[in-house]
Amino acid sequence: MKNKRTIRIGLLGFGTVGQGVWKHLQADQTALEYRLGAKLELVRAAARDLTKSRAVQPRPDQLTDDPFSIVDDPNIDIVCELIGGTTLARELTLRALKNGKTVVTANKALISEFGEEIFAVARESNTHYFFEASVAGGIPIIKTLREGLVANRFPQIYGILNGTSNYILTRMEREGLSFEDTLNDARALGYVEADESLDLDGWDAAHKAVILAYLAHGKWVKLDDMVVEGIRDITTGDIAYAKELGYKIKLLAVIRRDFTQNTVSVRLHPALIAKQELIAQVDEVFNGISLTGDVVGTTILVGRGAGQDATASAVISDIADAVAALLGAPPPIISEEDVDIYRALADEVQLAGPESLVCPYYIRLRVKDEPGVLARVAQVFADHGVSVATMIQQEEINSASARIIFTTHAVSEASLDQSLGLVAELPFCLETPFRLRVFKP
Ligand SMILES: NC(=O)C1=CN([C@@H]2O[C@H](COP(=O)(O)OP(=O)(O)OC[C@H]3O[C@@H](n4cnc5c(N)ncnc54)[C@H](OP(=O)(O)O)[C@@H]3O)[C@@H](O)[C@H]2O)C=CC1
Ligand SMILES: N[C@@H](CCO)C(=O)O
Repeated sequence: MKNKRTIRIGLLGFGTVGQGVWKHLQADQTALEYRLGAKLELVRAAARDLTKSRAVQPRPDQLTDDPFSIVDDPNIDIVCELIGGTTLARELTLRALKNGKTVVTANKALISEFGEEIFAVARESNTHYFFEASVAGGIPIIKTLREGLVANRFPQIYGILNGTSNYILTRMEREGLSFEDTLNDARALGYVEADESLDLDGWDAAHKAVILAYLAHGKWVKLDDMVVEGIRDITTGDIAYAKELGYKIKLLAVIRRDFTQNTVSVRLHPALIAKQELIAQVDEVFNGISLTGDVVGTTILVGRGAGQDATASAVISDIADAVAALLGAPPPIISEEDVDIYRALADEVQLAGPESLVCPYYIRLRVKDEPGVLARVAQVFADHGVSVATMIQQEEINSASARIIFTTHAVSEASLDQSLGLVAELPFCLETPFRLRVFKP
């Protein structure tokens, strides 16, 4: 390795992911240096609390509580932003790029909200912003979309993009555990975001869906324009009923492009999916993404979507690309700087309206167990064009109340929700009706 250039790396954030990157870069340094044709030097990492005990322990002079000392250090070539959030992380990222540094990130919240601005600054600063770890942890989905499947347009991309919620749903299904019990284990395993609502209310996966929609269709979709629903209201009972009906419940991102109408829709919500679908079989902390391209057909990628090692793997693959770029290799086939390519992809695409939300539903009611209940509910459904496909009624222990589970044929979301609003007001209805979409790929 004589006469090879030394590439210097600084980490912003030394938590789950930061320590993973440090650990694996050190462990695999020699092999990586040979593959990349450069020497690598881990210069410094920034954390908030230097007194915290950490599994990975750099020398004291390699840890700082001043992240700006990293982005302003003229000796550092690559900055990895692994702090998270959208305030300090944005400031540090923009400053690093303006200082001419290559930035690598795992921060999907930042990209989904400020990607347009950050990509523009990377372009103006003649540098690069890499973000493989921001979607689906260790799965190389960004490279796959931009490089491997570059020949394709994508009518449908869907899948599981949040490891924490998939882990929770899997354990609820397998062990009949409560949501809270499994959440505690997910925390202990380092899967859960510092702001837990990101995982549990669907925002984290929605951020990732926004990034995939941009890469596939060139359009930044705002969270306000999306359906975003999390997993907090799903019970072990729902999971068991779904199983009885031949389904699993998964938190799904669904990105659909209609090339005839030139519309795109991006949604994130739990859904029933037939248990024989490959994506339904993606369990635990794994993510799975089904990409349907007009040339290749359907390709499915499955891998670890969260956790220290899987995410470090993706960050290090970006560091490798960053090193190659610094050594003068051409940038990836399509990079975030190729704004014209993304504008062409978007080609005046509009967001699909609410009328495009038509699918079968799963409905859970809790009602007084008395004569006439089913007839009244059926009448409301009939008045709104809701056609029942299956029904399960189960008496509750005191036998004064019952659970009724319906599945419906495909119906518009507006009609379904109107009918459930009226059912909720009926005197025998004991809790707000709950509904889940049934997803048909
Ligand atoms: N965990 C995972 O499985 C995955 C995470 N990601 C993303 O990676 C990023 C990092 O996540 P993760 O490692 O889990 O988060 P952690 O909370 O474990 O780590 C965040 C790190 O940032 C440091 N930090 C926070 N504020 C400051 C500050 N003001 N100055 C200096 N350092 C600061 C923290 O310091 P201290 O340690 O002292 O508190 C900590 O080391 C996020 O964007 C996340 O969404 C992406 C994929 C998977
Ligand atoms: N909290 C995220 C981390 C990976 O982005 C998840 O569970 O998928």
